[in-house]
Amino acid sequence: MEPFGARLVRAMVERGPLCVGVDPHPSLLAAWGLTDSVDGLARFSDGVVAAVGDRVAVIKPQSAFFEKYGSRGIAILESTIRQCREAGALILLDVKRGDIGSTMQAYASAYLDPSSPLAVDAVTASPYLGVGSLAPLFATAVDHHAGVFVLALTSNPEGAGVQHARSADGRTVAQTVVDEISLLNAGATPLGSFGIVVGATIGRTGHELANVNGPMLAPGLGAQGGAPAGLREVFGDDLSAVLPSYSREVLGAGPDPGALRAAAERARDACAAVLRP
Ligand SMILES: O=c1ccn([C@@H]2O[C@H](COP(=O)(O)O)[C@@H](O)[C@H]2O)c(=O)[nH]1
Repeated sequence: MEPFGARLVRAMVERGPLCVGVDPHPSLLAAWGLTDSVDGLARFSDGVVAAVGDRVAVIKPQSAFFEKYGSRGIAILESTIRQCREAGALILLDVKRGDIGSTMQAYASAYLDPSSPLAVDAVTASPYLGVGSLAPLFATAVDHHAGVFVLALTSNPEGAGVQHARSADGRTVAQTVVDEISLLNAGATPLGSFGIVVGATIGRTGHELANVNGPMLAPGLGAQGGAPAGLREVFGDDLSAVLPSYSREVLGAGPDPGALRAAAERARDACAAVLRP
């Protein structure tokens, strides 16, 4: 199997630069005429994957909305993962895990080892126990051709207070994260498998993202106020590795599959017009 970075580049060329999140908020379940229950969760997730799974590059289930229902919710997540795989979409599980190294190995086995029922193509991870503590996750990703997206400059307004703080050498905390991920991707072609998360909402922050040589997930589009037109301000001129991500804005078009597909296509085309002019 090809490394995750190469598979992602191909998926974005073939299907366009778009990640659709599966975030079954109670308000969305209600808008779709579903109950806030395991049954509602299953119908919602099935509906999203059936509508867009065969046409978007990446689907990003938000683990929290599945965990909320306990073991039955996790069983739905496993089923959603299987359906995404059958539809040909890459699966990025948004779990934002981060712990000491010995525990990280267990998370790595849970999400990136193909023998696990929760195995996906890539996960999100939090670097706040130190990027080095994620080493078992990185090693397992290499072993299984998977990817990891590490939080760097998040889309929420509270993030900057921590991420823009200066470390001893004068770099911001976020820049040290970005630089460590860049080292992991050095020399990889066509793109490394270690990504960063940079919110589409943050505007120009002065961070240097040009050397990442890995995918850059851009959440915060739509419901959080970010727009494709703002991506250049956030990421600079080289936008080739940016993966825009929408959840509520696209999901709100459901449950009609045609409307859901049309919303995803509108989002993809709006992003493509900026990323691949
Ligand atoms: O910086 C970050 C990192 C992750 N997220 C996640 O992305 C989606 C955004 O959902 P929308 O409905 O498109 O706002 C959600 O799962 C977040 O947990 C993020 O928003 N920002």
